[in-house]
Amino acid sequence: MLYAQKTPADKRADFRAALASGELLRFPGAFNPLSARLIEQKGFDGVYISGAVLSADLGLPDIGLTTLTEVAGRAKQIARMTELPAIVDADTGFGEPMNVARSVQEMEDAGLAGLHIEDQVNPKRCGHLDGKQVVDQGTALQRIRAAVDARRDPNFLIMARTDIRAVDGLDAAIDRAKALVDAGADAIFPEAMADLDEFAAVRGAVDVPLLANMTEFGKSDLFTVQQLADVGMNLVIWPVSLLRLAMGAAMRGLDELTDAGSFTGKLGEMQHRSELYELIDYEGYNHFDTSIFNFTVAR
Ligand SMILES: C[C@](O)(C(=O)O)[C@H](CC(=O)O)C(=O)O
Ligand SMILES: [Mg+2]
Repeated sequence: MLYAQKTPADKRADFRAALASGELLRFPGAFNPLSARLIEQKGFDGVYISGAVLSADLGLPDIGLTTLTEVAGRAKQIARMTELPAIVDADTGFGEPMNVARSVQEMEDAGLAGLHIEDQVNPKRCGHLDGKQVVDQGTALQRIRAAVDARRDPNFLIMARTDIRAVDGLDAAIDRAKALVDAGADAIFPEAMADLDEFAAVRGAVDVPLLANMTEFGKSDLFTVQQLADVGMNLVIWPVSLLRLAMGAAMRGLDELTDAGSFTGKLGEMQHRSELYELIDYEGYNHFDTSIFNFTVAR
């Protein structure tokens, strides 16, 4: 009932232990707190909180328009609704290295298990679009250094994302990944890898956990969990997929409403009222009421 029982510190400690196991952890992207509960109910390992989804949810493109306050606020609403660890997309860290430091502390306070900071120039754009630019190595490393120094919980995961593959190629991505690890990154998110061999090449170059981004309609093919595990990935995200599925269903549902004049034909595709109530533990709230109202005060 209400929020997760597990504290952010415990979520982080358990997340670190799970990462250390070497298993591939599966983090679908939640587009709201309710979908985070669904991800947990379906047995996944964690929840990803996507910048692209947060922007799209506000009707905005993913070009760095959202603020730290907006992202931290939404991430907190999502993270506290699940016992799973949640990691958040912190884009470029919302400014200069000092802003990156503040972003890390805000995300810690919001109950996240970790975040990623990328090496794109401000304003950033979706990692799977053309025309991206990345900052020089010195600036990229300063962001990570600032992030690592700012955290107060050593288990809070600082992941460095590099977008350099689509700009300067795989060798540059490998060099940058190594430098980011030397600067203190706990994990690396090599963005827009072209194929499985590229993931494997990065795996061979660094020994920290690696994240694979299985976003649809982008630059990477969609690999299975098994394929990614076989090349040594440790985390996989499907950042926007649940939003795309929900919006696709909504689009088709509205068309049906226009054509048929009712949603009757769509009932089978809907989350049933009883499933919703189970997901939000409606029953638990009824018991709470009962226990409060049956409570008698001794005189
Ligand atoms: C992972 C990502 O940063 C996100 O915001 O979810 C995006 C996803 C997308 O736009 O498909 C990305 O840049 O890959
Ligand atoms: Mg993003």
